[in-house]
Amino acid sequence: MPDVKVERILEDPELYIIRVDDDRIKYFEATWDIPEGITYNAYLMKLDGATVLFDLSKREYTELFMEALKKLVDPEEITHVVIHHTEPDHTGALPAFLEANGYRAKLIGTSFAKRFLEGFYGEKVVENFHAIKDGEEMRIGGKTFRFITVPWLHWPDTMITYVVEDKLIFSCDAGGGYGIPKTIDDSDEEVVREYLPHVTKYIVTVIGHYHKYIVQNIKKLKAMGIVDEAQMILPGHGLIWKKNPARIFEHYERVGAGVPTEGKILVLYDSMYGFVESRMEIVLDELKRLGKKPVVYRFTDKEAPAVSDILGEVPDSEAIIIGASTFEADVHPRVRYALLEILDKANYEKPVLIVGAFGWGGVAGKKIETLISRSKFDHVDTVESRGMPRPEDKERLREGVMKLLSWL
Ligand SMILES: Cc1cc2nc3c(=O)[nH]c(=O)nc-3n(C[C@H](O)[C@H](O)[C@H](O)COP(=O)(O)O)c2cc1C
Repeated sequence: MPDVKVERILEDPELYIIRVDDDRIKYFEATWDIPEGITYNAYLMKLDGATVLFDLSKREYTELFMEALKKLVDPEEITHVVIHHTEPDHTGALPAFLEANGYRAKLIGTSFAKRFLEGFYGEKVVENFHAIKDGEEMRIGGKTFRFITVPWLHWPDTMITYVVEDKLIFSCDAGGGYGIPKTIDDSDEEVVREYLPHVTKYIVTVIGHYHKYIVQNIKKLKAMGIVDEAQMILPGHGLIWKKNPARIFEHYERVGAGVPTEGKILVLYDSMYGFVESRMEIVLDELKRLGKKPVVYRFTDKEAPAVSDILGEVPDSEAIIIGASTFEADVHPRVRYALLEILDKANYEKPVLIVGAFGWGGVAGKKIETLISRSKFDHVDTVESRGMPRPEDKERLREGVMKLLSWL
């Protein structure tokens, strides 16, 4: 069974986290390999005359969640439940909670959230639902709660809560990441350093399809001044940001904008019998000779890396090199799938070099070229030939790498 962490995170106001550490999950959203696991964070705030629950947990962990909650409060005493976003990893436990609460609590969320909850769990759960307007403020237990919509981070229903007096941002999925950090917050730099790549992977796989909204919505929050003055950012997954709250949104912005790490070149290829690989060895030699740091993912008869990991490498790469064999008059299926996901979720203005090998007629290179030319990526060159690379192919490959690097 996953561990549940219940910790007090603030004295005034009295604030707790209930964090379910899901180490059993294999594929988030039935798609993304996450051997690192994920946490579902709910928060409980006890105020004068009001007790507010922010989000819940996944349905399969309802019992664990309710047990942990009952250690802090009698569920009947909860007066408000803030639903930042209705995805069932945060709302699956809602029907059971409302039963235990006797349907006393007022639910607060966007009008989209109301519609989605009704669809997921039936009419009864939304009988006492208050649909907020963007920027609306409510006084609850002597505090001012400001609700701000951040649509498409990553569903249309998403909002965040800003507790004005205490400068707390409950940021929902924005600011979240994969992984089960050892600590609750960002106080340990080593934990943060280990965690941030999981955040990048989370951003690309979960929010990447809408990545222009990352930059847009963070701009919106910054313009309100709440990011700079925030005392704490409390996301729905992963670490709480307390030591340096602005850092997590800066990281989100960098990923959204695709800010590169100097020298990092993503190299992705398949090779069934070693012909593409012999080309990629030349490419890698050349990259290293020129002082670059290639990060390599290859599909062979011995390796099949997770596409979610490849996606996580794209935002901070300076450039990408894709190697593919022609397979049944198309791109090799594993590279094809990885590429389609990259184009959908990690579509950036970065240069791309294509390398191909074929048996009887080159198709992979052309097909990749067509896909790339319809994306934000810049097609630099395609170097494709039959079977074993000849001296002239090797020369063309070296030239291709030089061309790619001169693009930077
Ligand atoms: C299952 C399979 C399908 C293939 N389909 C094609 C094809 O449609 N057209 C072609 O020119 N070569 C085709 N080939 C040949 C490969 O593209 C060629 O051998 C290439 O050099 C493979 O490089 P690799 O060993 O690095 O994967 C195919 C090979 C295999 C094993």
